[in-house]
Amino acid sequence: MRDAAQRGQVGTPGALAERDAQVFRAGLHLNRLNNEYEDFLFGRIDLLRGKDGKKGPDGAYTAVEPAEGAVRPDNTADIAETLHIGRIGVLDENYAPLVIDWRAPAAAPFYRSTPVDPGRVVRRRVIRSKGRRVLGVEDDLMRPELKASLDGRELPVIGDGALMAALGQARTHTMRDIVASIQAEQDQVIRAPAASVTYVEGGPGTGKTAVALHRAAYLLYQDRRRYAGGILIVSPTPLLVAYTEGVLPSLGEEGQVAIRALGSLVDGAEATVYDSPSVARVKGSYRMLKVLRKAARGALELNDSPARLRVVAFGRRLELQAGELERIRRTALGGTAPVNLLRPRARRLLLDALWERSGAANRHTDPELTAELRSSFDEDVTSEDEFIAFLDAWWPELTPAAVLDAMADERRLVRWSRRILDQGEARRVARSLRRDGWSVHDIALLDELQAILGTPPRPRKKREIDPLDQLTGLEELMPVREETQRERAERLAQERVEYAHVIVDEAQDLTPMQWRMVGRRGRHATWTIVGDPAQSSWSDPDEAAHARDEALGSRPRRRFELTVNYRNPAEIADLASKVLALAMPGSQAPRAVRSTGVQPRFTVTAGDLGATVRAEAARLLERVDGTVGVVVAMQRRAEARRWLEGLGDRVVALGSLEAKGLEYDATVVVSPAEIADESPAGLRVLYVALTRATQQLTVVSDGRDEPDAAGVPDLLRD
Ligand SMILES: Nc1ncnc2c1ncn2[C@@H]1O[C@H](COP(=O)(O)OP(=O)(O)OP(=O)(O)O)[C@@H](O)[C@H]1O
Repeated sequence: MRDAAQRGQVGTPGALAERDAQVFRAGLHLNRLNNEYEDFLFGRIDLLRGKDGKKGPDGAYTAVEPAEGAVRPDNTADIAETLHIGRIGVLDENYAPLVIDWRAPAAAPFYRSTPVDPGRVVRRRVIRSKGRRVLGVEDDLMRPELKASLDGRELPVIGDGALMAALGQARTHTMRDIVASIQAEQDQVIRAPAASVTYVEGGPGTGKTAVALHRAAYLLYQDRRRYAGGILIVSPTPLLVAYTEGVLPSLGEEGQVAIRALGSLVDGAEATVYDSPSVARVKGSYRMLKVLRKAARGALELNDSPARLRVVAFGRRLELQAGELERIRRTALGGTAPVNLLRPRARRLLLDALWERSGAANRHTDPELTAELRSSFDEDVTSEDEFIAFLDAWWPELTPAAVLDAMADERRLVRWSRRILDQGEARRVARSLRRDGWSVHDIALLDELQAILGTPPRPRKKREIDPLDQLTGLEELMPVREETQRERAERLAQERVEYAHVIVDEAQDLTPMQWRMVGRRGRHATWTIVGDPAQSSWSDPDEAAHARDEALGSRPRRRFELTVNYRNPAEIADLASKVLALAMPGSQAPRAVRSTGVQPRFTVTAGDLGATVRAEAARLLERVDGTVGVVVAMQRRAEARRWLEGLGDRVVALGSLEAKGLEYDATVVVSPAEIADESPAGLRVLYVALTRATQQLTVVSDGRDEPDAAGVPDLLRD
């Protein structure tokens, strides 16, 4: 900034512009440094001498393996290099690295090194700080057998290990980044090359969401030009969006990545309600595609569609009757083009029929004269108010919302879905569309309808041409005159419907129709897909897998598996694995890394369910510092909120489907049987509910759970 001020003193317009640009850039950088100030530096690695002496662009040695002789026969060694890892890279005035960006290649050993495969790393240190104060230090020794010294002094070791310290912390209502303790198998995914499809599976709590978010930050670091503004993260619920939204800014990426819930992927439409499982099952399935295509065409002829067309041309009255109009509409709809784009074709067919009727075609034998006559005939007809009004009513421009509204009529929908849905299904879907507000599943239908209907081309605004430019030829040299570069960038961002990279979180939950919606946003993208089939709430996983494969096309996939559960203590993970065995026999639960010694608690209520749940929630609030989640069947959501009134904002009530991806210090799961019975995928939904707690779990059962003498419900017994 000081430099820039001096430059400005030259006083020429060029120097002033340069000054402004430099001040702007410096301001951005300063802003970033200020933002990153909290917890700015979080890691350090002490390394042995490497195999060769080559240095990378970040100024660190690149060798992964130690040099021969770096460890002496008596197991002593000297530390040859010390690197500090932080949220962004900082160089000193000689361009030597003071802090390495966590995404840079030189930082990889910080995450990758393990005692089994330590590479050059002797000690990995995680540093917690606030402002300028160091709050704590946790060391992990990668080569515990070594006696290593740094500058002649023995390398000290402090704390019990960073991972355990991070996992034990109380939870809040927002997710934290894990940048200081990313584990080796997670790091493999975060840094996987962006080509084609990166496919990650892992059980509950294995860090899939965390990994997906850190991967977005990594991709931006790797190739900012390609990905800036062009990464979409698709999340199942608005609750999960709110929970994860803070992670990317904490990694220094603000506004570059769009995190959107499945219910708000379509601009201007926001899902506010949930469908019942039986309706959701129909709306999400492939069968809807055919229904929507029929509805889009059928919606053209709703009640007020005119039955005849009358015009006057060449001084004669011409008329087309209902039958003729019907035939023309069918011919026009014969194409596969979007319905709204077929309107010009229908208009031409109408003119052909009127021309035929007028008899003028046979008046001349000279084709040139005939053509001339025809063109003046067309002009005559199309400028007539009658004709314009007829076309608007007979082939209206349809919007997705209008078609979906039309489908709310039971009789109509039964007709449009004949041989695709059974009558009961059609009625239920129609009824659900008569409610106020869209459901999550309606959003995918709106998007599909947009594709079926198409957006009719708008007349282009004529550019105002400056006569002086035309004279000088400047106009041709400056084709984007009327739009500054910034305006153009903003416009493109607004118009963006496709992304360079699409990350799908909780991918097991997307219905076929939702895969089609998400697929349209990444037709030319590379993808990262994270999910867990055992947590799927969709009733027909094969159909969804087929839709997913269609969205991804033939792109090759790299598969990764995450195997360690960082969320649940072993006591809770063990209980959940009993439901996993029922929901997906034979599948493997991830390994829990810690144990709290606190067993899940079982309570049975014979009378007032609400009072019991409230008492259990209050009990847990006393036992944990952070949040408590009470998970109930979807139909009990409103009731459960009332049960918890007045207990404060550390406790929340959630429907089973809303619990997706979230976590709490402690949870109360209310009536496992009720959650399991609510939908065909109920057991998998129950598995999700049971795996949300980081410390304590209470299960409240009533009669339908068939609890044993110890209060353990049937579904959770061995
Ligand atoms: N390497 C790590 N260091 C510290 N915490 C971690 C690490 N990996 C995961 N966690 C924590 O474990 C918890 C679970 O992570 P996350 O929510 O990403 O898991 P998930 O696989 O998406 O789970 P689910 O499938 O249940 O939604 C989070 O609190 C996360 O911060």
